Amino acid sequence: MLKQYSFEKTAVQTFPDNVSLAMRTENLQVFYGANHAMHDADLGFPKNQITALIGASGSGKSTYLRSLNRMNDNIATVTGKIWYHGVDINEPNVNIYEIRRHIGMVFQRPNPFAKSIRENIVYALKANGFKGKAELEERVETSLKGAALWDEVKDSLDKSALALSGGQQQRLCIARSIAMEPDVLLLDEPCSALDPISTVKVEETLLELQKKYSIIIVTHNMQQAARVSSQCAFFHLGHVMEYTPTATMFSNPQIPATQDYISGSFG
Ligand SMILES: Nc1ncnc2c1ncn2[C@@H]1O[C@H](COP(=O)(O)OP(=O)(O)OP(=O)(O)O)[C@@H](O)[C@H]1O
Repeated sequence: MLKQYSFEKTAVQTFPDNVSLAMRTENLQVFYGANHAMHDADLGFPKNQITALIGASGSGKSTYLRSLNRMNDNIATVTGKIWYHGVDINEPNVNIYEIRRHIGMVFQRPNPFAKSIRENIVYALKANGFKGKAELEERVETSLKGAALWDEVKDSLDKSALALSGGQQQRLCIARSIAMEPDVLLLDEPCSALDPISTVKVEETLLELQKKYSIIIVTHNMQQAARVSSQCAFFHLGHVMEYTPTATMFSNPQIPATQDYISGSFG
């Protein structure tokens, strides 16, 4: 039987004023009809760092992540504040397409379009008003370099993206996201469909990308959270139970629920 844990916020860190946050949620709640899937989430995400969201299946990680760029708008009711550059982007009058340009998303399964490698990147840029051929070409190159894919595809940009390996496709999806020059990158279990070698490549890419972007990653893989993140939030039954530096979470978890999850007692 599932143990009962206290949902008191005893181990949820906040950041001092001198830590610059890329974004922050305040009292974020998500309801799927009567299902109260996310309770009262207050989390801040430091700029140019990787934050991992961990927890058992159904604990609310994806629900929370998707709320950050308003991907839940049509499927759930999201209340509370989502602060981004001093604006509450959970307000109804906010332009969600604009938000998604700044807060990009990469999904669990690589989902390139059935187009060439180049077109996968150029497509969204054109849709957002980029026209000049030289600028488009430059963005193709810089985003593929940023996603550590350039060397592997630079001679085959007109080949179908679907001919790439799963790991390459996922890095293409990262390239597609960063081509828009977002400042926050949300990743929902980006390696769960990848083999260990491709996973290492994506992780190395993320460690490099954090110099330029603030990254929030949902992962089931605790080793991955330990390898890439600076801080880690542990979710359980729709509550943020603990939010601490990653090293603390894995060496000295603050509350019984985290200790049990980390040691494999549940999940
Ligand atoms: N589109 C949806 N419609 C209705 N309920 C949903 C939807 N997506 C998630 N839920 C519910 O919200 C709760 C949290 O699910 P969520 O997918 O956010 O958890 P998770 O921690 O990301 O799980 P996983 O690791 O399996 O992806 C669950 O009770 C789930 O059934």
